[in-house]
Amino acid sequence: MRKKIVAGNWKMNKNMQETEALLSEVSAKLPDTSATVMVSPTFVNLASAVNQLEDSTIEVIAQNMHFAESGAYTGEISADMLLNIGINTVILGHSERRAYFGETDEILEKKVKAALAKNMTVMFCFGEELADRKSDNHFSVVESQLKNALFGLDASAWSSIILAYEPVWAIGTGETASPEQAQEMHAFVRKTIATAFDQTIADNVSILYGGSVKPSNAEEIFSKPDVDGGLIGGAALVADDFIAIVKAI
Ligand SMILES: O=C[C@H](O)COP(=O)(O)O
Repeated sequence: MRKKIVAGNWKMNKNMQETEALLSEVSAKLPDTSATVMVSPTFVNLASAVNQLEDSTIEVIAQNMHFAESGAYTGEISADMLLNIGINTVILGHSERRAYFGETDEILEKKVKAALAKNMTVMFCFGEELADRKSDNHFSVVESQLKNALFGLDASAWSSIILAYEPVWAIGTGETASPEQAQEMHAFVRKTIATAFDQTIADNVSILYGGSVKPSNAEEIFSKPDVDGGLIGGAALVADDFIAIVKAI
């Protein structure tokens, strides 16, 4: 079911003590909200974050996972390992994983299927690069990212998918897509899903926007009808900024 979500992707930031301190501050300041609030610390701090937030409504999610069940994949983490420590949601397809770790649509399709097979929720990220937008190819790039990784799924899988549109040119750059650009792409994504599957699935999927969301622009972006929340990077590392963004939804 479509819901409002604010998720903080901490990326490769915050050591153990800093993670504990930031989680304490965020949970202490968390306002009453109907939105789902998620945080994603690094792998080494996930288990302690789950324990620390045991009595909180904040959900701890993972930034990545491997598609294999187990085995000789040095440095990797499986779905079962995440589930075992109480993590039920995983971010897949982040542009940094695509750009720096060679994650292709084909690999991502395997990861998505592996997570769904374990009844996990997938937060699937996609988005065009600046050159794609400049050449007016942003819609076709996004369509093919979605098609290649997600359109082979059964219709029933969509209740376990959250989408996050993150134009690469807006990530960590201070350059935000305008609320109109976000709305335009989110509406396009919903239409594309309605065509490939059906209107109910399209209407029910939550589509988050990510890319330089901050307290000063969150409210306007979140006010758009097809924007269901945000995937927040840099601003999620500062408790007051993250809380202000949660309040904006
Ligand atoms: O996962 C989060 C996004 O990459 C956005 O990062 P940012 O808010 O630092 O631009």
